[in-house]
Amino acid sequence: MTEQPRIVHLGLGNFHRAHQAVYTADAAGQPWRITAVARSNRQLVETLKAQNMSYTIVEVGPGAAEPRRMTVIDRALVAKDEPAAVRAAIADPECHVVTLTITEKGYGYKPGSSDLDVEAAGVREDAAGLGDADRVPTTMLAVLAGGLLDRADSGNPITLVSCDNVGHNGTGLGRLLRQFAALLPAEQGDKLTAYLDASVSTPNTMVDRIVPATTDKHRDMAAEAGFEDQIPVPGEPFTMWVLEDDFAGPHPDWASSGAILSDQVDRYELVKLRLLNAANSMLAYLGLLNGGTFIAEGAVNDAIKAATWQLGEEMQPTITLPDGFDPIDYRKELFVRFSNLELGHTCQQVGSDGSAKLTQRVPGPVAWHAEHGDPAPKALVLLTAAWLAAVVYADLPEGNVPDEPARDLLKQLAEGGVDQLAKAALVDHAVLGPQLAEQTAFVEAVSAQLVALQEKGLAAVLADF
Ligand SMILES: NC(=O)c1ccc[n+]([C@@H]2O[C@H](COP(=O)([O-])OP(=O)(O)OC[C@H]3O[C@@H](n4cnc5c(N)ncnc54)[C@H](O)[C@@H]3O)[C@@H](O)[C@H]2O)c1
Ligand SMILES: O=P(O)(O)OC[C@@H](O)[C@@H](O)[C@H](O)[C@H](O)CO
Repeated sequence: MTEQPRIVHLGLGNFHRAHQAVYTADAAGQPWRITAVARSNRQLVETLKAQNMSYTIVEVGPGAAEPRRMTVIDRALVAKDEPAAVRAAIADPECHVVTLTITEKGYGYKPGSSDLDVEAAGVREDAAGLGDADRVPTTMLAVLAGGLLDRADSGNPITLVSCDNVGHNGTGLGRLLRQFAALLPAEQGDKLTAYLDASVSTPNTMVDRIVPATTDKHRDMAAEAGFEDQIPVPGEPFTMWVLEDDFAGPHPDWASSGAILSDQVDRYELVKLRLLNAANSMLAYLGLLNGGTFIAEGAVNDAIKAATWQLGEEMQPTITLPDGFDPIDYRKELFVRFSNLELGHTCQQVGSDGSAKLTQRVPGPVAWHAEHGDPAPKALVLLTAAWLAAVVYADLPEGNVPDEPARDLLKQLAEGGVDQLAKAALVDHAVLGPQLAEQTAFVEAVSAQLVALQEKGLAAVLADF
């Protein structure tokens, strides 16, 4: 192993700094350092540098530890400003691992499929321009592919660890890279593919810790602990990381700092995506429709809580559980975690990018129920209708409006009338993927629920529920 083993992290957001960075800092044995790459957030990188590359983790809620100063990230880059430096960092022999938190939509999946969206903005241009290290790629996939292409010259192995809430995140990343390689000029494409096959591993992972966006409250909490910090990271005390034991080369001893190496990651992933993330989405959309701002407000509202519990009832049978896993305990603990009001996790943040997230969470369970005799499970119907209502119709305060890549399309389709929107969006345009587009009974139920939400309002719908 090299003298200073290093991870390159793509996606310098809050989550990485409160999750993988902590497991890395706490790992036994030789210390590892992190080169963190922001996609475009220059201000974050400048602030980190101005703070001598340190930041504070501020735990919030029952059982919170004291604020903690972190220094494991010792270098930071901005992909949009210094693309050649990012490629060089990935190609550097000191680097043995790349971790990623680039959000669900950052991977470039074709909506509702497991394949690269080759028609998406920038993908083909990125492929055509990959030979030029100074060109700024549009996609993070191309940033990674450029670094790997340069690294292929040495043949040094590398492990790519996707840490986003995406099912089969590692397997998917490997497939996307190969599909991207197929778009490259032949010599580059063959070189990248051969390197991926010979020297690169992409373990699947399940990551879990609720890490909201930073607010002044968290800056004040850091200051009270003696840390003047513009970019502290809030997080709940709970943390979990399950990884496949599939490393191409050296890696931090993350198991020594609490990560679980398991051959049942796929089961943990589904537990996380269907029980936790889907419930979180439900709380976000119902919360927004109820005039709320924070996830915790919905988690302590009896009617919203009951609907969200029912969603868990519908999700649970669709999952093969990890050995020894108690789903009821897990679901009860989730409500304790969701009820952490001090954490300030907003419905806006959790509800953003719904079309990319619900595609991971809704179609599979709906298909399972259809096969088992219930084509329109009521909580899954409500979740889907509430997402459409929150994104298209709700008159929300500016700060509460969730980001939604499909909003323009959905608004345009809504001009056909509220009773037509679900079919136009979910069937004709397959916004949540082709699998859901085939579930016509489900879509009809979503349509009826959406009409009810618009005509009767949320309180009446929840009362009927
Ligand atoms: N925050 C959490 O509680 C949490 C928990 C588990 C998993 N995650 C995963 O981590 C991801 C990031 O969460 P966060 O809290 O760090 O968010 P954040 O808003 O703090 O940071 C988002 C990061 O993703 C990058 N990004 C955004 N859009 C992108 C795009 N189109 N292409 C490439 N990169 C893009 C941004 O540049 C930024 O670095 C989530 O989307 C989720 O998949 C988050
Ligand atoms: O961005 P998402 O929807 O994948 O996740 C939003 C929240 O559900 C998520 O950030 C959770 O807090 C996190 O996944 C907990 O580990």
